[in-house]
Amino acid sequence: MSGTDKAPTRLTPPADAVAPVRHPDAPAPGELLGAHYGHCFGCGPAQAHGLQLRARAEDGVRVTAEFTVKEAHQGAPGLAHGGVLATALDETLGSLNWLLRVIAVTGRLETDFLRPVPVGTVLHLDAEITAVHGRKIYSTAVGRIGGPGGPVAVRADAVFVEVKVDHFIDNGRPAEIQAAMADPDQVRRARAFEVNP
Ligand SMILES: CCCCC/C=C\C/C=C\C/C=C\C/C=C\CCCC(=O)SCCNC(=O)CCNC(=O)[C@H](O)C(C)(C)COP(=O)(O)OP(=O)(O)OC[C@H]1O[C@@H](n2cnc3c(N)ncnc32)[C@H](O)[C@@H]1OP(=O)(O)O
Repeated sequence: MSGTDKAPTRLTPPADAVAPVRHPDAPAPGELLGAHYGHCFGCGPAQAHGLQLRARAEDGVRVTAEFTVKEAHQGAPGLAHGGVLATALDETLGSLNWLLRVIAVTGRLETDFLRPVPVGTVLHLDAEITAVHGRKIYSTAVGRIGGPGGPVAVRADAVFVEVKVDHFIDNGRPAEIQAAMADPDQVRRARAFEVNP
């Protein structure tokens, strides 16, 4: 049975889940993670209307990120679309997995929208991995407005599932896969391939 056929598991880690272990080669605290793929809607610099979110490694298994809400991100007039805010949370949570040097995709993402987020707002995101169980990585994130210490506007809990690079090769379109494999950016190539040759 594939992951898409079975009932989704809960967001609470099982009792025998273990604490996440930061990889010794993880980016140093304060280091920008950079985009994992130039055309990523969440973090890619080549996506003019994307979020172009910038994530930074912190101590432990934690990242922070900033995302500025642009006009292209509206749902209601002058306010960020909820799906765009969920994308910001998803992207930030996804970037955490690089601190484990693991490639993982979102299995489950549960989001709370607590305050409206106007266009022009900088959303300050803070995410951490809470537990690991087999291929499952449990994580949580908040997004604050009005500064890194401001009120929480959005929050999310997630389960990411570790995959091999074949996940992308088997399911992605050949043209984009070939372009990603030829990417001259060493960090992006490492994130895509070196952890899962
Ligand atoms: C060659 C070029 C490559 C280029 C690549 C470039 C970069 C790569 C680097 C990083 C990219 C990754 C992230 C980037 C950062 C952020 C971006 C945001 C992240 C996303 O936006 S990513 C897109 C949305 N995402 C998907 O597109 C997933 C679609 N989906 C599937 O592909 C499958 O569904 C999968 C793989 C999830 C599972 O399938 P599967 O067959 O491998 O696994 P299986 O069923 O065996 O489950 C194993 C254990 O996970 C548990 N489990 C399964 N599904 C679950 C669920 N939904 N919720 C909770 N737990 C779940 C089971 O309960 C079991 O748990 P247990 O072991 O305890 O029984």
